[in-house]
Amino acid sequence: MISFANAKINLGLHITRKREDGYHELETIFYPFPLYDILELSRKEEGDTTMEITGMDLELADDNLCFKAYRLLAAKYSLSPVHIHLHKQIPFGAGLGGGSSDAAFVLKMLNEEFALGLSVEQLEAEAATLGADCPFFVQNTPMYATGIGTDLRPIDLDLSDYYMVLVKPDVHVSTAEAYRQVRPQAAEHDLRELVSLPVQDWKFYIKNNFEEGLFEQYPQIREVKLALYEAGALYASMSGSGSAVYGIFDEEVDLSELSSMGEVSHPLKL
Ligand SMILES: C[C@](O)(CO)[C@H](O)COP(=O)(O)OP(=O)(O)OC[C@H]1O[C@@H](n2ccc(N)nc2=O)[C@H](O)[C@@H]1O
Ligand SMILES: Nc1ncnc2c1ncn2[C@@H]1O[C@H](COP(=O)(O)OP(=O)(O)OP(=O)(O)O)[C@@H](O)[C@H]1O
Repeated sequence: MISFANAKINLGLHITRKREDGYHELETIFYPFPLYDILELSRKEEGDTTMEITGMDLELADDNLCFKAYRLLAAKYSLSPVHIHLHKQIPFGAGLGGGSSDAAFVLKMLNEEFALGLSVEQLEAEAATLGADCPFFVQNTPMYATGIGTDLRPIDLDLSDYYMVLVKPDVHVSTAEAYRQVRPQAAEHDLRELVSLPVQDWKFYIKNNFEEGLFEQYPQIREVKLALYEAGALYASMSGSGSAVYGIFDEEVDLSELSSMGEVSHPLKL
């Protein structure tokens, strides 16, 4: 069985409160993004569950989220061992949720392969135990997220008329580190109202609260955002806890001249 596990971007990210357990409450909109990891899952007759990684240079470790997803369901259901081949193409440490997507897709593949009959709600609940970004990838449609990012409500938002360019500076930001430096603040407006404004107005209102602190620490991320605006972006923002920055354009632009600032994607239609 083969699946294509896509990335996500965050349209706005308000960190509103730090909880007693250290996690943060937030408000964001998750939007599926067309960069893909390829996952192949095959049953094994015997032995242990195994994994191999090709593509990007991600070290194979026991705590890979694909293994964690398998172990989570294997502890509750009778699963035979499997082999998982992950072809890694989504940059990690980028705020694109690649690891979370892999985990959610492995849950969905196991559900299908072993006919477990888990509902969307059950899959989302299992996914939430693997990471705050994971449940979004179960339904994988635009979602307004609150709580720690796991309370999801579908949102009617269609950006398919636009082109998106992604730039990933050569900076790896750990999510935990990004949360340690952020200052929670009450949100002034509901993000659902803000995204209903014309995209060219978003830059005045839609913020990612991680940017302030991380731009201080890594000025090259701010440079990328400014360069995207100079190149004509209607809106540009860091995704999640960074370091990837996306720009939304109303035409197909060639931004290869930005390649000295990081890895630049082709213009992608959402
Ligand atoms: C930044 C975002 O990508 C925005 O969508 C997510 O909030 C991060 O989600 P994630 O990578 O799935 O995060 P997890 O794997 O659950 O947690 C990693 C670390 O981030 C911090 N964390 C994460 C989510 C959250 N709402 N509050 C937090 O404080 C915690 O220190 C945690 O130890
Ligand atoms: N399948 C996987 N793919 C990528 N990273 C993984 C995976 N499994 C475990 N990891 C670990 O998780 C870390 C973060 O990966 P991930 O791609 O989820 O982060 P990210 O791009 O910062 O996304 P976000 O913070 O938005 O969830 C990696 O540095 C790696 O150590």
